[in-house]
This record gives sequence, C-alpha cells and structure tokens, in this order.
Amino acid sequence: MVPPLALDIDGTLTTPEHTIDPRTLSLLASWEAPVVLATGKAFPYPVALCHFAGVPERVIAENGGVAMADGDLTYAGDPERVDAAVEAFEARGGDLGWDGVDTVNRWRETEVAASRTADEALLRAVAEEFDLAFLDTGYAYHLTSADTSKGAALGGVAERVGYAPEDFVAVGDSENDASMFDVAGEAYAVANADETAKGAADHVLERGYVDGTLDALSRVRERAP
Ligand SMILES: O=C(O)COP(=O)(O)O
Ligand SMILES: [Mg+2]
Repeated sequence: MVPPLALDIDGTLTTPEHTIDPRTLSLLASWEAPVVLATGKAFPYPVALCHFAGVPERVIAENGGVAMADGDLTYAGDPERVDAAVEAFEARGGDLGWDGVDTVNRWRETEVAASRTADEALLRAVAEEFDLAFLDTGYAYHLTSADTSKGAALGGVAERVGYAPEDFVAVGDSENDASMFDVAGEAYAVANADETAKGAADHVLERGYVDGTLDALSRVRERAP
C-alpha cells in the first residue's frame, strides 16, 4: 500500500510558470492513500484544487493556520496579533504590494501574505516586534503566528485520516515546508527548493517543480509493498 502524502502546492505541484500541470490532477486522483495539500495560500485555493481533482478536501492552508480533513475544520494562530502587525507595518509606510483587489488576503483568516516587492526589512522588523514568524516562500512573504506551521497542522490532519505524521511522505520547495519535512516519515525537496527546504529534506530531487514531485512519487509507488 502506498503511504499518505503531504504535498506543497506552489513550486511543487506547479510548473515554473506557476500553473497547475494536468498531470497533477491525475496524480491526486489516482493515489490510493490520503493526500493532504499543504500550502501558504488561503483556504479556498487548496479546497478548490481538491474539488477539481475529484479528491476529498484534506487541506492545510495559511501555513498551518487553517486545516481541514474529513469535515473537521481547525484554526491555529493569533490573527489579532497579525492584524496589529500589519497595522504597524502600514503606519510606517509599508504596503503589502497587491494592486487592485487583494485576492491573496481576501479569504485569509489567520495570517497575512505580502508581495515579494514589499519592504522585506520592514516586514521582518515588524514580525520580530510582534513575535511572529516571517516566511519567504519564494512566492510571497508571510507573517504567521510563531507556533503555527504546516508541520504542526499535519499532526491533527493525520490523526483525522487515521495515520500518524510519520506515516506521511512530504514533498515541498521552501522554508514553509521545513516543519512538515521534520514530522513526516520521509521528505523530498524538489530541485528548485530553497536551502532551508533542501536542508530539512531527506532527499533532494534532480528535477524541479511538478516533474521532481512526479519522480519522487513514482519512486515511492515502486517501492510500496
Ligand atoms: O502561498 C505561498 O506563498 C506559497 O504557497 P505554497 O506553500 O503552496 O508553496
Ligand atoms: Mg511551495
């Protein structure tokens, strides 16, 4: 039997052009054990991806701030503290950097994401002041509660689907995946991963993005009893 999976989305299930490769959808649908999508994105994004892949909605969103598996929805973190940090950031001239309608944060409930064009030094300073984690995923900066992470959320989600976190194989590409790599039984970093993710992974793949992920998962499938 194949093991359950915890898969990051951006940089891991996507192409270098940030699109979802169609092979991702068939992979999700054909895996014979639970698949958890674990992302820094707001909750509706992974839910929609599960929906359109035709798989149960098992997701970790907002870097662990929101998690859902089999009808059980849980929250972690301190959104009021995050709001206060954003207020301080903006009062000092900071701008989250999303033009027009901010669909990145519109449905976000526990943390905040800023464009990587935003003032990184100011965001880092505010994160430190408010005792929040600063995460650079390569796609956005995030201010997240310090005790919230994909790895912490995987504990609850795993239990909900009848497994332990160490039963999972995790695949990811950036520092927001390191906590998940630490608790999963086996962790793969795709070739485009940052140094933190590569350092936390058990294996670094030769190929990047969704190609690397597909390589990892065929390896896992081949050796499954
Ligand atoms: O939201 C981000 O910044 C990155 O999302 P990811 O965790 O799916 O890579
Ligand atoms: Mg990623």
